[in-house]
Amino acid sequence: MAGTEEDQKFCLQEVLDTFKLCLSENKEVYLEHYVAGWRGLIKFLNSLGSVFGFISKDAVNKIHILVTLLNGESGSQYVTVQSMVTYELENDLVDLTKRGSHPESGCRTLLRLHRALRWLELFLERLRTSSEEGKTSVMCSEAYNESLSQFHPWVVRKAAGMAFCMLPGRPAFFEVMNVGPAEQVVAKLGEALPLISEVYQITEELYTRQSLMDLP
Ligand SMILES: CCCCCCCC/C=C\CCCCCCCC(=O)N[C@@H](COP(=O)(O)O)[C@H](O)/C=C/CCCCCCCCCCCCC
Repeated sequence: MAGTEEDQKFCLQEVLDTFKLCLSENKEVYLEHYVAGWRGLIKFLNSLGSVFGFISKDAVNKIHILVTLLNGESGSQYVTVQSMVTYELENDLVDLTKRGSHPESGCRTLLRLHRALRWLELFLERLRTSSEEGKTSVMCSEAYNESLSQFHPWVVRKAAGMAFCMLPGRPAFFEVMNVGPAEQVVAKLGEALPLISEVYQITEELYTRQSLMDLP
């Protein structure tokens, strides 16, 4: 009997497939697939144990906000990240300089995941090019320090740093990815990274153009 989504094992191939679906022909980012990509990644995070629970909880909350917008009465405006940005800006639905009446806008929520996507890109690139003895905790904290950490207060940085120390070694990490031997994992990461990178770049350019990079 098939289990629930939470019971299913993480599979890197599935995340790869989801990120492939993210981009439309004219390079718009589909919110539905973007969110599905994160859901897959959270499955991986949950399999690492409860020490990562506070990270997973925050990511799940953000996904929940976006899914609620997607399924809401203005859902058709949230099909792509581009249409979401246009809709929310034209209708004054974004707190641009300080938190106010729109603390859960799609734009600010997606920005948090977008910043985390940069961490993921840096981390996966380190994993892909690491040796068998490479320490995932070091790769993870280097990637974090180069990206997400600048947006987090001291207490979050400290808690994240402690959680990273609990990461399993590279072989166990690769095992959880569920795509076969290490060489295949490395090849799959090589396929996934350009897709993640492109989604990141397109969002980054859009947010920069619209001056949305510092949403409170
Ligand atoms: C291909 C498979 C291998 C890699 C699998 C990676 C799986 C990662 C899955 C999820 C990553 C979590 C994404 C976290 C989003 C964080 C968003 C954020 O920055 N939130 C903060 C700001 O939000 P607001 O307060 O402004 O609403 C919030 O304060 C954060 C709280 C929680 C701490 C976030 C620490 C992030 C560390 C990211 C590294 C995750 C380590 C995973 C280890 C594999």
